[in-house]
Amino acid sequence: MSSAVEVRDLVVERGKRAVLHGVSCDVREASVTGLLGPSGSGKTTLIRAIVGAQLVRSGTVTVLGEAAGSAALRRTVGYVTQAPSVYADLSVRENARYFASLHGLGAADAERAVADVGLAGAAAQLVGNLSGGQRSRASLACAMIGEPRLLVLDEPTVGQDPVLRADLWAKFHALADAGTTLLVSSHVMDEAGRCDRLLLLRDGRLIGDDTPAAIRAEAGTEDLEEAFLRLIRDREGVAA
Ligand SMILES: Nc1ncnc2c1ncn2[C@@H]1O[C@H](COP(=O)(O)OP(=O)(O)OP(=O)(O)O)[C@@H](O)[C@H]1O
Repeated sequence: MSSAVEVRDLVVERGKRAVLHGVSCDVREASVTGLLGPSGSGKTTLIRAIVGAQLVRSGTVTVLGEAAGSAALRRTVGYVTQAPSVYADLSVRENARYFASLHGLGAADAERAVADVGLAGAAAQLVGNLSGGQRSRASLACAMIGEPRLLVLDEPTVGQDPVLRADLWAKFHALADAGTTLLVSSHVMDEAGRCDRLLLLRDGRLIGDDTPAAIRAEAGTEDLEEAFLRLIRDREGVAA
C-alpha cells in the first residue's frame, strides 16, 4: 500500500526548544491512522508540519507526492484544528454552504456533510449557540466538503458523547473505504483500537508505528494503554 504522507527525519523547534526530534513515519493511503500520545508529546506540531503550517528545522514532509504546504495541496488536504474553524455568526447550514461554494459545490453537498456529522437537527442554529462538541462537528462537516484526499483531524472526538464518537469513527472508516486517507490525533487510548494503524509519540519521538494488533502482540497485552506504557518502559530502560 502506498503512502499519502511521508515524514523523514523531521526536527521542529518551538520557542527555541526542540519538540520533534527526528521523526520519520508514513501515513498509508485509504486508511485511518491514529496519532496518539500524551499532552505535549508533539501531536499538533507533527500535524501542523503535515498540513504545511509549521516552520521546520530540518527533515522533509511529503504529502500526496508534493512538499507539505505546497499550493497544489490546498484543495486536497482538509484540516480540522482543535479550535473550531467555523463562523460563529452563521448557522451550521450557512457555514456548510459557504465552504461548499468555495469548492464550486451546492446546497445538497452542504446538507449531506451536515447530516454526516449528525447535525441535521441543528442545521438552522447559529454556530455561536452550539455546544463545544457540536461546534467541532460543524468544523468537521466543513472540512469534509469537497472530499479531500487527506483529512487531518486534531482531536475530533473531544467533547462528543459515546454514541456520537462511535458514529464519527464509523464515518471515518467509511471515508477510508472510499479512498480517503485520515490522520486522527487523540490522547484517549480507548480510541486507538479503532484505528487501522497507530503512530505513538512521546516527548517528540516516535515510539510505536504499527497496527493495534501488532502493538498489542509486541507488548504482550490486550490493553493498548498498558502496551503504550510497556513501550515507554522498554525505551527508557525502566523495569516493567
Ligand atoms: N507556540 C508555541 N511556542 C513554544 N512552544 C510551544 C508552542 N506550541 C506548543 N509548544 C510546545 O511544543 C510541545 C509540543 O506541543 P504540541 O501542541 O505539539 O503537543 P500535543 O501532543 O499536540 O499536546 P495536546 O494533546 O495537549 O494538544 C509542547 O512542549 C508545547 O509546550
